[in-house]
Amino acid sequence: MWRRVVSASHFTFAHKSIANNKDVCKLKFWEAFTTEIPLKEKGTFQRDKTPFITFVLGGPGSGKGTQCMKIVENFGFTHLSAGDLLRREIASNSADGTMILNTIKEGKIVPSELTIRLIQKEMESSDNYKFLIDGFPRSEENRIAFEQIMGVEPDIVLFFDCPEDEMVKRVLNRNQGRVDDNIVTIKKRLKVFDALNLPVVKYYMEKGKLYKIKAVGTVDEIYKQVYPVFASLNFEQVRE
Ligand SMILES: Nc1ncnc2c1ncn2[C@@H]1O[C@H](COP(=O)(O)OP(=O)(O)O)[C@@H](O)[C@H]1O
Ligand SMILES: Nc1ccn([C@H]2C[C@H](O)[C@@H](COP(=O)(O)OP(=O)(O)O)O2)c(=O)n1
Ligand SMILES: [Mg+2]
Repeated sequence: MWRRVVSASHFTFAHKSIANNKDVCKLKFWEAFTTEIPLKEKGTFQRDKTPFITFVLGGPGSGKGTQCMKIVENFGFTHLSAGDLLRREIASNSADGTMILNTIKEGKIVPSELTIRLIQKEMESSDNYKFLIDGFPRSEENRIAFEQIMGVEPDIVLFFDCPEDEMVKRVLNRNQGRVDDNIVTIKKRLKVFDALNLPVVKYYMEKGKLYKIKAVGTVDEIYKQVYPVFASLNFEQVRE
């Protein structure tokens, strides 16, 4: 079921910045998706459909990105990894690049507004309506800011539950040249995960939106738990 959140803040259309353009267009995120657009403009876009949002949570190395790739293949989602979007900002030498890099090296969390702006931009420019938002929200502050800025909640939340020693082993073997895949940063990230991310997991569990996946075993063994979650959803029916 699509849930709408009462929110004081407004989504600004046409990639305008949230802070400076509150009055430009008082559409909430879901309204932008559901607003009627003339058929000619719509083309093959599916923006007349309300977005279906899945948050993908789990500690570093729990296998979020790996499983998201399989969900994309089978169920046609658009995969938005918050970490990838932030790394793209660093690589593009954006004004915030140095701050993001230092935050990631320290195993800390980038200010919510920045990460949400990157996610929002990708969602706005996508033709798809099914989104996997991977590695977000990583804190209650992330979660609350997303709800306020976007005016929406996720439809479902996946949580990859993995023992710490397995996560450390996977991260140290990841070999993607990431600045945070080292033993010093991973220890810090695990502490941040326990302190800030687990409360988000608890929040969605209490709301009845959480699908907890036992993230040990082979990729295919884990996917056997993930597949039925999506196979059981009729995307047309879950929407109002
Ligand atoms: N079930 C698994 N068993 C062993 N290694 C895995 C498994 N799933 C993923 N990996 C590997 O572990 C590393 C971390 O996986 P990744 O999907 O990047 O996790 P996350 O996005 O949660 O940090 C990658 O090198 C990936 O290939
Ligand atoms: N919501 C988010 C997501 C990621 N980040 C930063 C901090 C995280 O340690 C890094 C890397 O995130 P990413 O999701 O790519 O990491 P893992 O795939 O879990 O290993 O990015 C953030 O600040 N806020
Ligand atoms: Mg990842």
